[in-house]
Amino acid sequence: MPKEPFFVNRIKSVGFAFKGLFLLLRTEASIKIQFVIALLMTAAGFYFEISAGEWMAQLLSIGMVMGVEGLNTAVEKISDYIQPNEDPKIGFIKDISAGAVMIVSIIACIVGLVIYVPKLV
Ligand SMILES: Nc1ncnc2c1ncn2[C@@H]1O[C@H](COP(=O)(O)OP(=O)(O)OP(=O)(O)O)[C@@H](O)[C@H]1O
Repeated sequence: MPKEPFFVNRIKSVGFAFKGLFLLLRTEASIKIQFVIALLMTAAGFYFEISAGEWMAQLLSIGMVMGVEGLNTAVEKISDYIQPNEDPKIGFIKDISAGAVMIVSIIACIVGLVIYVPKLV
């Protein structure tokens, strides 16, 4: 098969990645919820006029949670594909993948508290 030019190949990959983003948003309940929370936090950022540093922390937190959630979804899909039956090893893999989402979610909540609690009290 003839090799594609480098830039054609890269542009195609970006297209696949956007397709994946829309698939996640359309099909995965947890990503939908996180997306709504991200929109609410963005509205809160404008309402409270948070600083550039606070925007960076907030945007990184949102990106981390949704990015890791996307990878967790991929792990779940691969797990279900390779082993549709009950299997303790698959249970362990899914649990630690969900644990990774929990780590970034806890950190994101702390970031949110650090930014907004001083503005609310
Ligand atoms: N094939 C399996 N074998 C053993 N345990 C499993 C299996 N599938 C799921 N589990 C257990 O059930 C939990 C939830 O799995 P599931 O795939 O439903 O994830 P979920 O977080 O509920 O998914 P979603 O993001 O789609 O709501 C896993 O963390 C694991 O403990």
